[in-house]
Amino acid sequence: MSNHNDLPLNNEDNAKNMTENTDTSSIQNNVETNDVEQNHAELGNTRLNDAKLNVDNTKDTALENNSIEDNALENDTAIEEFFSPNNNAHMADGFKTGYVAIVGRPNVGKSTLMNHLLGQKLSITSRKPQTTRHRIHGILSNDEMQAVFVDTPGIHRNEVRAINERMNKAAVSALVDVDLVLFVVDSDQWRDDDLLVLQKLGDTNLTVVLVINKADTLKDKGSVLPLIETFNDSFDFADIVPVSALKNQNLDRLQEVIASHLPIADPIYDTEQITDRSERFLASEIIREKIMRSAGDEVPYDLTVQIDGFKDEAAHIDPKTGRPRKACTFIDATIYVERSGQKAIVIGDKGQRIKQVGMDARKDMEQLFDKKIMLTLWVKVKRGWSDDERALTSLGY
Ligand SMILES: Nc1nc2c(ncn2[C@@H]2O[C@H](COP(=O)(O)OP(=O)(O)OP(=O)(O)O)[C@@H](O)[C@H]2O)c(=O)[nH]1
Repeated sequence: MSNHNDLPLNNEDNAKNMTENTDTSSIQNNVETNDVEQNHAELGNTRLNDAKLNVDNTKDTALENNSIEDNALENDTAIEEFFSPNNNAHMADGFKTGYVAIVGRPNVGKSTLMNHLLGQKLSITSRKPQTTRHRIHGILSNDEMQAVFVDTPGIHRNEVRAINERMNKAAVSALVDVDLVLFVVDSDQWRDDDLLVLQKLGDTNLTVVLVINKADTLKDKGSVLPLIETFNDSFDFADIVPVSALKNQNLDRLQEVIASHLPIADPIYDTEQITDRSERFLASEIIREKIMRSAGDEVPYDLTVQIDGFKDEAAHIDPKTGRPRKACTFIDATIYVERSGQKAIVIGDKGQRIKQVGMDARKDMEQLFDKKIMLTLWVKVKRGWSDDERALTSLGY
């Protein structure tokens, strides 16, 4: 990841030197926190699937050999029952399951809506438009339904640069094979870009629910009624639900509406699972969010975070000191910016910003992943990456 000049920083003096001298800088956030039992739903689920795969293989062999057939099948059932998630046991008859795409122009509150529906922070949010670059599956399960959310980047007109084109493609491709679309608009600001999204939806046969978000910003609540009428005239929406994602207003109603439009089916994912994205991906999004929040308009959105290292270390006795060390995940990440001026902004005065970003990101990661994290951040200048198709591919776009 780095050359000799790119030593990670763990104190302010080093941070100062780094801003002055090199193209690469980093800071380590290694403040000890309370140890917690490692509990990773996603990894747990992968193991579960592997186990099920093995069970199925056993079944094939057993069927070929009649003499052990009954025993093997009995075993299969026992093993299957052992691994099947308990929390699915109370599933209601007529359980609904489906994919739900959340679409809308940038900044209308799509990520906030998904996060608040899930009650967990998965998708990054900031006041700066176009902070979402990837599709994120968030999974909402309750006794009646499992909705698998696809959070799309905002669709917008100016496909100026390669990255924008890709984001638009991702937004449209998110609509393939979904059962329901939540079309999110800002109750206060109706723009041409909203129409563009609506046009794209019009080309499909999808069931679309209009979500009028930021209802809390309306001074006169009654003003939402003419808005609903206008929307009703322009498109055949299956339902229209005004909400405030941020203030959790009317989200229960929205959940009911979502369930009413999903097909009857067993859950796709374990009902305890909240995302199918990897911890690596979530870690990079958390870091990016912290920078966007802290640096605001000072950094452009052509800033990306690459996870270079993600290593779990079990609790052990340190061979050097003989002292016990808690289980920990070591994460190395590089923040790519386009110009050295931007690098200085990300690092901040005396390394203060990057230090704070690292501390805030680590806190969020420890909460989301439920384990101790040691985070090392680097900042690198990579000129023209957001225009370069090859660089985009190498960074995972
Ligand atoms: N007042 C108010 N603000 C909201 C509400 N929902 C979202 N916001 C704010 O709107 C801004 C944009 O929210 P995001 O969730 O990032 O919007 P997005 O549509 O995902 O944006 P992109 O990632 O750019 O497509 C943030 O500052 C949110 O806090 C709401 O219900 N009320």
